[in-house]
Formats: sequence, C-alpha cells, structure tokens
Amino acid sequence: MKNEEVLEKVNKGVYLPLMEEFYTIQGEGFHKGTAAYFIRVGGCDVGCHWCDVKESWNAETHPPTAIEHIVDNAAKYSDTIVITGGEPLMWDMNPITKALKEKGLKTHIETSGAYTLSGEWDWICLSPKKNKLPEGRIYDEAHELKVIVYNKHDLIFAEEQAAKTNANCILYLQPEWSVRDKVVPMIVDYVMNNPKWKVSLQTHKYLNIP
Ligand SMILES: C[S@@+](CC[C@H](N)C(=O)[O-])C[C@H]1O[C@@H](n2cnc3c(N)ncnc32)[C@H](O)[C@@H]1O
Ligand SMILES: Nc1nc2[nH]cc(C(=O)O)c2c(=O)[nH]1
Ligand code: SF4
Ligand SMILES: [Mg+2]
Repeated sequence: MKNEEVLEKVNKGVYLPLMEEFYTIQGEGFHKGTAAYFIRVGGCDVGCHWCDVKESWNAETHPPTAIEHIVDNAAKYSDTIVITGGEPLMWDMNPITKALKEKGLKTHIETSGAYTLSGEWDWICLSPKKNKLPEGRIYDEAHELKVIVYNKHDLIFAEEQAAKTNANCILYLQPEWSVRDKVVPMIVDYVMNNPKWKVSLQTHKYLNIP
C-alpha cells in the first residue's frame, strides 16, 4: 500500500499506530484486579513531565496496524479490552470500538480527554491534565475520574475537575509513581477527610506485571 493510502486509513481510524498489546491485570481504578487485554496506541502531545510511557508519544515510531488484526488478536485473550496510549482520542475510535463490540467484547478507555470523545465505550476512565484540559461531553460520559497527584496543588485541580463530572462518576486520586512515598500520606489524609474520593494505586507496578 502507498504511504498516502496508509495515512488515509490512519485518519479514518481503520489503521492505528500500535505501540504494544498485552494481556494483564488492570492495575488502576475501578476495575483493578480484573484480567484485561491492553491495546496501547501511539501518539500523544499532552506532555506530562512524569508520564510513564514517553516512548508512546511519537506516533511515527509505531507501525500503522489494521484494526481487524488488532481486534481478532484481542478476542483470543479476554472479553475486556482496554484501549490506552499515548492518547487514544487523537484517533477516531469509532471503527475499532464498533469492531470490538461486534465480537461481544467490553470496551474500556484510558484517556486524558484532551481530544474529542469518539467510540462506543462500556467504561471511560478520564484522567485530565492541566496542560491540555478536557472539553465537551466527556465529563458527562466518564465512569471514573482519576487525577494524578504529584503535589498538593493537584488536590485543588482534582476538586475543580470533579465539579465538572456527572453525579455517578467515581472519583479517584492516584499518586504519581516517582513521588509516591511523599504523596501517599497526603492522599490518605485527604480521602479520610473528603470521603467522596477513593485511592487508586498502580497495583501492576507492585505486582511486577505490565
Ligand atoms: C499513560 S496514560 C495513557 C492514557 C491517556 N493518555 C491518559 O493520560 O489518561 C494511562 C494512565 O496512566 C496514568 N499515569 C501516567 N504516568 C503516571 C505516573 N507516573 N504515575 C501515576 N499515573 C500515571 C495516566 O494519568 C493515565 O491515567
Ligand atoms: N496493568 C496495567 N494497568 C493499567 N491501567 C492503566 C494503564 C495504562 O497505561 O493505561 C495500565 C498499564 O499499563 N498496565
Ligand atoms: S496524557 Fe497520558 S500518555 Fe500523554 S503524556 Fe500525559 S500521561 Fe502520558
Ligand atoms: Mg500504564
């Protein structure tokens, strides 16, 4: 296929820049502890300085891959598929989620919400970032809000973001991994004083799994 044809397919979400895919245990948030197949799509320009997958940022380093291959493969492993990145909403998620749902699979997304919501989702984890705020209906659609806490100012940001979410949205504070020893006591204290919040940990990192 010609280069332009591939780019057109990526633009339509029929091909996606695939960084990696793996069967593991969801480590974070509401579904932590549940086996799931992860699809990590390349490309992100949000630029979180503490991002734990910076290798995902440059989409050009990840091969454009036909979604039917991704979906056929995912179906062999699990009935719960988590699409993450990178920032998956940089791409049109309608074709891949339609194909996953046609196979009866549950579709979950991990997103910053920095781009317009596309796709049909059973679970939306919204993890907003100050540098590129979410906009539009994602606050109404999110099932969980997961704010990363790097310092005490992030607790103020967390409240501002929580105020924009729907009433059923489950609220999580998750320590930024590199400063966990410092921020965990602060998060514990905050959650005990503000019990609408829950703690989320990156449990896969404690389990030494992907
Ligand atoms: C790598 S991101 C990819 C999806 C999307 N770009 C996002 O940020 O939601 C997956 C999840 O990991 C979180 N995350 C990334 N780096 C982290 C770190 N160093 N400590 C804790 N959580 C982190 C993000 O906030 C997000 O909830
Ligand atoms: N086990 C596991 N759980 C996760 N939950 C969200 C992740 C992500 O990077 O999006 C992630 C991840 O990378 N691994
Ligand atoms: S939005 Fe997500 S993938 Fe992008 S830099 Fe931030 S944590 Fe990393
Ligand atoms: Mg991760």
